[in-house]
Amino acid sequence: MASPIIDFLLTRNSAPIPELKEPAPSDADIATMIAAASRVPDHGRLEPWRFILYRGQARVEIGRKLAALAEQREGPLPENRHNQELARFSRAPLVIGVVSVPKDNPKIPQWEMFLSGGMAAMNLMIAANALGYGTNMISNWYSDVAEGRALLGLAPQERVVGFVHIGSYQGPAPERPRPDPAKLYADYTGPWKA
Ligand SMILES: Cc1cc2nc3c(=O)[nH]c(=O)nc-3n(C[C@H](O)[C@H](O)[C@H](O)COP(=O)(O)O)c2cc1C
Repeated sequence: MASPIIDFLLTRNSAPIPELKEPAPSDADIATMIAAASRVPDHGRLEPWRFILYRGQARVEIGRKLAALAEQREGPLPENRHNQELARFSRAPLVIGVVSVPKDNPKIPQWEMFLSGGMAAMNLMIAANALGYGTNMISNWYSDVAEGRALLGLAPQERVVGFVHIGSYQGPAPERPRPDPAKLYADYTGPWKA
């Protein structure tokens, strides 16, 4: 049966971040994307995620802070690396941080909450794509550094799922090698034997 959703899923890919241009998604489009992102499997309905919008001048200020943090950690940076840090959040017109917010729960492990965040990020990207935007999610060094997460607005117990870069994009995006799906599944043959 012909299905535009299957057609989309079998061809979707990420756009190169430098090619994500203005116009950024409108507030109404952002609201739609977040609604889709929050409609994901979530064991115990804990809502273990939130979303931070980085847009406008805030992206430039973050670049300055990331460059300063990188220098504090690594010493003086070569000019190209300094410029790279300055531009981290300014390449796309909108970056949405998908943040995993672990909740105390006696039954539900935190790794399930983190997985739910990954699903939220994927739904966010699919919704943005369906609205006509290109997307690309990255984490980068500052996601794994407490000071980096703090300057990006995360609380100490929160973790980065990904920074979804979003913008207008004149595709098609370059294809990259994909796994052969036929090699990825098999019928169950009993317990694992080493
Ligand atoms: C959790 C996560 C973090 C990622 N972080 C980075 C990153 O820091 N830098 C990078 O170049 N790509 C990163 N990637 C890969 C990009 O998203 C990549 O462009 C993407 O996987 C392309 O795949 P697609 O075309 O199937 O969307 C990350 C991917 C995932 C799932």
